[in-house]
Amino acid sequence: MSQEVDFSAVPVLDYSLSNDANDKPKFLSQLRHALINVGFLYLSNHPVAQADIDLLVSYIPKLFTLPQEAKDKIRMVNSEHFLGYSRFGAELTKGAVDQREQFDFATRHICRWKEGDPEHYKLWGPPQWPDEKLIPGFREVLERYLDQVQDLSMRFSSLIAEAFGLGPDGLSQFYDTPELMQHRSKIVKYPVVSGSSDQGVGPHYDAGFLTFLLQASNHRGLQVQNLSGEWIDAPPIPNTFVVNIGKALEFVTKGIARATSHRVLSPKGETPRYSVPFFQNIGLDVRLTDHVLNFSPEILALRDKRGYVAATDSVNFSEFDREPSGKVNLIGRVKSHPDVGERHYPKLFRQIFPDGFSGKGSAY
Ligand SMILES: O=C(O)CCC(=O)C(=O)O
Ligand SMILES: [Fe+2]
Repeated sequence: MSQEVDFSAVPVLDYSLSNDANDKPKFLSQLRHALINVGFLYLSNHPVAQADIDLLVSYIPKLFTLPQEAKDKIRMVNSEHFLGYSRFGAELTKGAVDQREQFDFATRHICRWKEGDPEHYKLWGPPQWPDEKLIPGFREVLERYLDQVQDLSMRFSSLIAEAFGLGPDGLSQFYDTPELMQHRSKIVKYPVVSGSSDQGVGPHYDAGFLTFLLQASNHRGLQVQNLSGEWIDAPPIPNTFVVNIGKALEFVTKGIARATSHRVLSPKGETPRYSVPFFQNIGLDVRLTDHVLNFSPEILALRDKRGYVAATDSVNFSEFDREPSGKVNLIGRVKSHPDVGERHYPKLFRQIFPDGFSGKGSAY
């Protein structure tokens, strides 16, 4: 690993530069650096309407203070799509409890599974929504927000392809047409905790292509691991998204785009930390090993200059290269939410947990 490319802060990129023919080369060059050497970036001047973000943020405390019974009514275990509510402490990372409470939502989608189709087609389908009467207008604003982040994520993926010299459509083979795609998002609460652990979520990599994270309260806590293994703070910067690379994009770019380990520490002080990650999916049928991308020697040289990063203390993914992405995802979801797996995917559940499972999931 080369010290000279290591980072001590997450870079901020101005998205508006990408819309101007004169400034675009500068943007692509900054993007290339961030993708290869950091794996994380802040995006400012992005096209998601600030009024919608502010409205969404104002709903989040109301969502978590819904009566427990209203939250439990939309528990994830009801949903074969793994969408819905998870109580505080329901997930583990590396064997330790993640001290967070969350709702898994997703972009609008009609489940396409029918008799005879692969089981992983069931993974995508409509979210469970809290009772509209209890939180009027929430669904509409979240849907409007997710539509915009989805558009941004697709444009961003095209910019990544350009930054790597593949041309603007260089990554389109990994996606289906928009009506066949669904992307996921969570709304997460990290409460102030009093015990000895400060694990909000333990060190992990994201699995997919791209994550767009909205830090929805003014708390530090998110940290990313640099090439030397140090934890670097990624504090909230107003009006930005934090964008990071997942393992699947790292794999198809032959390690050029870097998936970076990250974690969240529980908040200090008196108020909870809130965040809204958006996970961009690729097509359910895509097998990563079927798509070999060709990069120029110049781009590969930038990767080699960075070097390969030594194993970090994150748990690794390894199945994503062999199976269709939907199946890889489904296996990951059954592992992290075994109660949902046992109810809706009993055969797969028994393959993964032959002795049954009594306890909590392992998120990563
Ligand atoms: O809440 C955050 O800031 C990050 C969450 C995260 O990394 C994840 O859920 O994958
Ligand atoms: Fe993450």
